[in-house]
Amino acid sequence: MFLRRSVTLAMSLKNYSSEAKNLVAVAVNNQTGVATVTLQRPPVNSLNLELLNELSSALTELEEKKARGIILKSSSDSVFSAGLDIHEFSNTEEGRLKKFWTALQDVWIKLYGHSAPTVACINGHAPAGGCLLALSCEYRVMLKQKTIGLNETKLGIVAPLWFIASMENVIGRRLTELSLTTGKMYTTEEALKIGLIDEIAEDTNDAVSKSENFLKLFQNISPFARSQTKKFIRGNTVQSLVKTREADLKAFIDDITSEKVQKGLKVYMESLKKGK
Ligand SMILES: CC/C=C\CC/C=C/CC(=O)SCCNC(=O)CCNC(=O)[C@H](O)C(C)(C)COP(=O)(O)OP(=O)(O)OC[C@H]1O[C@@H](n2cnc3c(N)ncnc32)[C@H](O)[C@@H]1OP(=O)(O)O
Repeated sequence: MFLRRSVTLAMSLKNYSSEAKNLVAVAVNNQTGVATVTLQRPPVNSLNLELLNELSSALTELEEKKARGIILKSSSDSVFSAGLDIHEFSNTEEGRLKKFWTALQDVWIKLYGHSAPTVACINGHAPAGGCLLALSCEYRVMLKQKTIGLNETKLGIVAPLWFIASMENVIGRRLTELSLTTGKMYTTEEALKIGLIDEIAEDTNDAVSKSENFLKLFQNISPFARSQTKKFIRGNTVQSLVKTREADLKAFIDDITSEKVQKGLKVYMESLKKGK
């Protein structure tokens, strides 16, 4: 019975990415019903509007098809995601900035509150928005010798409350305050020490296998009981954004379009290029 349902799921989702622009690939394991969602926007999987829209659609489809688990990973072994595409912040196309932030809100709401158990297979660096995606999952496996953190203050910008809540719910208020105010990027080993990640992996294969092992914990647990429990635990955090989406959007647009922030972002991008 379950096997038949999983096969249907695989058939309907396997080629999902080819219908879109191939920035997100979804593959479902026929036997387990677990979906691997791969971000594939070289060179650094920076999150632009198109990638966010694809990810959002994939999450909706996995919700509708009742996926038994989601593993979120990168197609590169170097960068999980460099966070939000900084070029979006200075995009002058009318309405795009609004669509961009709304798409990010959508992705976070869907991923943070997804009915399926979720694992971030962090097979590369995960600054800022990359860290946010990882924090939205229930379990984090990270490759050694990478970095992760919410470094927004280093860019001269302020992480919204739901970014902060995502970290606070994992490592607690005190460490979140220290991490965000200093824009700290943690090494894999440091991240494990403070509970920001759950396991270290040698390479991507090892990370995927550890992610799958986490999902096996739910093999004999009622999906209904599990997802309702997750909803009780995460519901308030999700609702706090759902209820304030418009205000959050306005705050983002006001702040990001200010001259001061635009100047700071320009300097930051130049420093990234110089760092090569
Ligand atoms: C007002 C505020 C309101 C709301 C807050 C908004 C919240 C924002 C959260 C964010 O996510 S902001 C984005 C923050 N991200 C970063 O700070 C990451 C910056 N990138 C890096 O640290 C590194 O690139 C890396 C560690 C991820 C990877 O290093 P490496 O493999 O050595 O690659 P390169 O640095 O050479 O980068 C390759 C290429 O990609 C460009 N790039 C990197 N990150 C971004 C990005 N986030 N957006 C756009 N483009 C990015 C980089 O400039 C290089 O471009 P080239 O043209 O020089 O090849």
